[in-house]
Amino acid sequence: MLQAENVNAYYGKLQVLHELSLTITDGERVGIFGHNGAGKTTLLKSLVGDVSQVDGTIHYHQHAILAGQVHLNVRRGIGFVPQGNNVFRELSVEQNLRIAGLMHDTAYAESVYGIFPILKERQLQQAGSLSGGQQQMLALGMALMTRPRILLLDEPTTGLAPIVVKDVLSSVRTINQSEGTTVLIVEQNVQATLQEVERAIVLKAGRVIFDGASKQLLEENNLWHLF
Ligand SMILES: Nc1ncnc2c1ncn2[C@@H]1O[C@H](COP(=O)(O)OP(=O)(O)OP(=O)(O)O)[C@@H](O)[C@H]1O
Repeated sequence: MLQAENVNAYYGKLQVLHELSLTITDGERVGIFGHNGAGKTTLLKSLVGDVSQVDGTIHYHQHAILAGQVHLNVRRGIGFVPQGNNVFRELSVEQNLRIAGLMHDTAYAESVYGIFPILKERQLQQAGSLSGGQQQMLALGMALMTRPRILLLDEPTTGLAPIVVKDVLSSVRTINQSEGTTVLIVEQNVQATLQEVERAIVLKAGRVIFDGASKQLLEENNLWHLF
């Protein structure tokens, strides 16, 4: 279980998160939505200890998540895939997975190939020559190599064509269902993501304005107007 209580986050004098509290139960698939600048990335980064000015408390199971301890928090089972290009372009698919899994069992690459068969097909291809969607799947696969119990994904479909967006988002559900990995995903593709997650959290100016079943958000038109 991941629990944040009364979290405030700042960049210098700018306060981005305000008294934010949430609890994520093991095994959940949760989407985090909100306008640009609402604090979604800051929330994910805070949860992995990557924002230096945070107060309030964040716990992952019995561990306090402290700023500046990203590596330790990753070893504790919190995987984080930041927004953007996260693969070693000059290396092959296989080499990328092996590097990501160095601290762990590299044999796990076979399980990753089970989730992303396209990566198995492209095993020896340079990562830089994969399509955008395939590179994103490789980035997810690399995060999986650390055997996370919870995966924090920051806009994994940015820049992808709609058909590929669907593939990447459905792989998130596969990861959750086949590995039991808890998933917290920040996405701008709200409608497509709501189909894949069970629970939605909407942020506005660093505060939670909705936290409930994704189905409810799809059904209640009023909530759309909230963001
Ligand atoms: N490293 C930083 N230094 C200073 N200000 C920052 C930093 N990172 C983010 N901010 C500011 O914090 C606010 C929230 O940014 P954040 O990236 O968390 O929002 P977001 O909801 O993820 O936005 P987007 O959807 O555009 O990615 C913005 O006003 C942004 O300019």
